[in-house]
Amino acid sequence: MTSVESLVDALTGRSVVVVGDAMLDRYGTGAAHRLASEAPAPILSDIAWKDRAGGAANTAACAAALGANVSLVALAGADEGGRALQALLAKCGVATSGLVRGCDRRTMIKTRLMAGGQMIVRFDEGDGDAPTEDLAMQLADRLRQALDGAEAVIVSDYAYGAICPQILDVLANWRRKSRGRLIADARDLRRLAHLRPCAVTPNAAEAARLGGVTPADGDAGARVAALAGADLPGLTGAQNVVATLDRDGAVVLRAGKPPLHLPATATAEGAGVTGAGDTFAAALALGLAAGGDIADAARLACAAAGVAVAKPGTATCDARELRGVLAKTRPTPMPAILPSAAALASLGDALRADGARIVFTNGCFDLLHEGHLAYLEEARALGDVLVVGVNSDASVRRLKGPSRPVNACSARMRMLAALTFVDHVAAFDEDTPEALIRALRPHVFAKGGDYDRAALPEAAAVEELGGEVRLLRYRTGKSTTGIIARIRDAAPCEPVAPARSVS
Ligand SMILES: Nc1ncnc2c1ncn2[C@@H]1O[C@H](COP(=O)(O)OP(=O)(O)OP(=O)(O)O)[C@@H](O)[C@H]1O
Ligand SMILES: O=P(O)(O)OC[C@@H](O)[C@H]1O[C@@H](O)[C@@H](O)[C@@H](O)[C@@H]1O
Repeated sequence: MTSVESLVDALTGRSVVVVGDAMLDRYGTGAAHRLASEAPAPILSDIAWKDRAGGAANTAACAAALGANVSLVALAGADEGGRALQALLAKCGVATSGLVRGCDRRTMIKTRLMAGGQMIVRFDEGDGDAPTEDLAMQLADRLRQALDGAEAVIVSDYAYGAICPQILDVLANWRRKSRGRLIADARDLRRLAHLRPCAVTPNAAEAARLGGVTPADGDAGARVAALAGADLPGLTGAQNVVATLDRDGAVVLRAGKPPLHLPATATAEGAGVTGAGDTFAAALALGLAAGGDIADAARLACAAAGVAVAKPGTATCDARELRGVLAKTRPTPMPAILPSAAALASLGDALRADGARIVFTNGCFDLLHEGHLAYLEEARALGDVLVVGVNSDASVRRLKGPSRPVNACSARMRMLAALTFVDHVAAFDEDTPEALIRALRPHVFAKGGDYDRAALPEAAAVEELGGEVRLLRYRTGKSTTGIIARIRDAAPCEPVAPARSVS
């Protein structure tokens, strides 16, 4: 089970508040057989109507579907739409004590006529402007009550008036006093920058507009690069900017760190896909509230949104569906012993895509001893993954003389791969591991302290590729040569036969 899969269980019972612009999505789905005679408009028949929670109400429904205890703070009317929305939310398990239904406010309803999986027309009704002072004060009071004990707050701001100054004041006060996480999904994230959100989730167009960059329409790499060039963490005040890229998943942008692209887990050509961003924000907030790191929370959010986007109209993803898609998309782990530099290059690409910090070291490791163990353990602690280059038998012979190595390369690699703090090993036939380093492109190149920088010709390659060289403490009196000498001194003088190369 991956760390993301284990995170799903921790979503249950999280206490989340969603505050923002609730709306009712009303779908009329019918069949279109011909165009009208008076205008090029399709004639729909047999229309079936269905209401869905929309906007902030959809975000709340998504969080509840994933197992959270959710309270929605939003505006609606004391009208039919408000009644329908309240009933939908109650059915989804969302607490609606924070739903302020004003007599002088009409519920925002977005009606979409659909045919053949396509949206024919959408018409909007309801109030989307700033609330009256009285409604704003009521909303702020409901938010204050709801925030008590909240582990996360999701601001779902569609610029329809709910995120008014009174609400911003309550949020600012909460941010000063609470350790809860604030996640913002907003049409204009600059309005919330002073709240210093834990994470914000602009979609590609919102992120490009905010960053003043031209949205790239190329492959995922081009889209990531275009957004990585803008200072989105600075512009949004957010620790993590998780820009969603529709079919290309999402990218995590953090100050001083390389962008982390997380691919979409599914590809669904929806009809003007709606609500995927709500699902994404809800799942991301829950993943963070459950203690996941931003990479795992964003992976979880991509998976949840991929489930929702494959469904017609505004939709949610529940914990069971999420476990299913994560199990199906579990990455196949790379083997501990890698056959070639090409395999090492693939490993490096996969690790960097995961945001992992790669540490590389190399050696003969003929007779493994505690000096090796101590320095390898220290090297592993410098990053997330330790990859060890192992001199081939011919390379060892050139380096240490015809009586070495004692153990064949395959045996030496198996011993190293069995160590818990060694993640991958690969052999090299040259005198230096430069080819492996150029393939892997490690962030850190660690060597035991019996070397100085000048004695490491491969160090230049590491730094040329943007890595750093770290010389670790040498454990005196621990060496293979020493062990062999002691064995020789203790035993009748039998020459140590060189290892038989095992193909
Ligand atoms: N066509 C798709 N295929 C697979 N996943 C998708 C697709 N569209 C969206 N997603 C998933 O949903 C997430 C959010 O989608 P998107 O970037 O479109 O946000 P959005 O524009 O806010 O969505 P919406 O406006 O529908 O709420 C994406 O990060 C991705 O994980
Ligand atoms: O911004 P405008 O288009 O006026 O309103 C939001 C809509 O586009 C839709 O947005 C989606 O994310 C969903 O929240 C969905 O429920 C909502 O109807």
